[in-house]
Amino acid sequence: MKNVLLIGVGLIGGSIALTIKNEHEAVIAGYDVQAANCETAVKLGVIDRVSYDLQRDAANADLIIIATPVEATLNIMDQLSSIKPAIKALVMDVGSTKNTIMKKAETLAENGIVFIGGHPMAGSHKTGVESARPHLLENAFYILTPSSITSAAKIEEAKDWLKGTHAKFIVAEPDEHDFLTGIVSHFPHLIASSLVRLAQKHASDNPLVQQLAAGGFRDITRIASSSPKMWSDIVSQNKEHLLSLLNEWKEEMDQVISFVENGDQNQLFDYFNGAKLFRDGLPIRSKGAIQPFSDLYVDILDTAGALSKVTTLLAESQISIINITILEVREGLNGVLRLSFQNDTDRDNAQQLLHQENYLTHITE
Ligand SMILES: NC(=O)C1=CN([C@@H]2O[C@H](COP(=O)(O)OP(=O)(O)OC[C@H]3O[C@@H](n4cnc5c(N)ncnc54)[C@H](O)[C@@H]3O)[C@@H](O)[C@H]2O)C=CC1
Ligand SMILES: O=C(O)C(=O)Cc1ccc(O)cc1
Repeated sequence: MKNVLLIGVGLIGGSIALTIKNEHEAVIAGYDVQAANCETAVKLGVIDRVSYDLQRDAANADLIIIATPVEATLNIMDQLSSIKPAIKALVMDVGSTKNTIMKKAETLAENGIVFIGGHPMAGSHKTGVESARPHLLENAFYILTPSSITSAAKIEEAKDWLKGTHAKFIVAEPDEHDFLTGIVSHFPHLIASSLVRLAQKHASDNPLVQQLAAGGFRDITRIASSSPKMWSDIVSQNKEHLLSLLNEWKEEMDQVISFVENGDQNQLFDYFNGAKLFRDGLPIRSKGAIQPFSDLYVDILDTAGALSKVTTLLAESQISIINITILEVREGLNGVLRLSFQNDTDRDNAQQLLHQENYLTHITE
């Protein structure tokens, strides 16, 4: 039986823990600044026990996964490198940035600790272990950044630990990683938040802004609902690439301003058409990965057949459920079901139907 220590028991750490449980004989201990997150994770079966002693559990571990926001990751790496004798575990992280973390990894390497940076390129705007799913990273790219003392065998060991994610592994240099993720993930996040801030400014003068922003606007700005802590850490660690992209974007916007000022239909058409052609040619991910999930929480009585009543009701209305989890974490209630749907429309239809049948439901963001 192997020992795994998960530091940061949230969405990504929890999802990876679930995949390790599926594939390996391992006891997973969880450590989190908020111990309540670990207790929830134990109740949900995501980890086996709470770690109250980081140093001792790190010393005994075969694998350590750091799944905290990236600034905290640096602190934890400092703590790990100060443990004596040096920890023998393979250490990995899941952070969205790699340059700063891999520089810190060199200090671990000096202490004989093998660190492999990792970034699963999938997830959700949701946070917390309650949203963890074993299929979250399926078919997603998972970028690995080895440190100077990482052997090929250690990279294979890392992939073996993570095989239950069913992700596609790629090895990259940290700076290349930060440049690429800057373009496809970090910069779009800044823009999504800026679109929301713009709408917010106008919403105070005109309440219709908020109502009309419920459609397409909501879709293209979904990622602005992600964790502000996680994203402020990412932006400060990928500052150089993001500043360069922001300046490029300013030039892009100046060009758009001139197209709009000139009112030249051909220029505008070419601009939109160029974007459409490139976007239409982007690969479509098959399953899992960056799909957000739409969850509905349903309070149910602890009686025989309670679950099948709910599922039958939805099946009769042709609403498909992609995942069901039985939670018993709310005090004073007999049970709570978490139903996951492919999209918000299915979730809203399910909620309406269940309300008609007097079920208490909640949508948690
Ligand atoms: N959310 C996403 O879609 C993705 C996130 N990531 C990266 O994964 C990491 C974790 O993100 P999520 O799981 O989404 O966040 P989360 O908020 O769901 O989980 C983070 C957990 O770390 C804990 N934590 C914070 N500081 C800590 C510390 N000093 N010591 C111990 N625990 C601490 C928090 O209490 C929380 O439970 C971040 O570095 C993020 O950049 C990577 C890919 C996708
Ligand atoms: O919610 C989404 O669509 C995401 O893009 C999630 C995400 C957030 C951070 C990452 O580093 C990778 C993926």
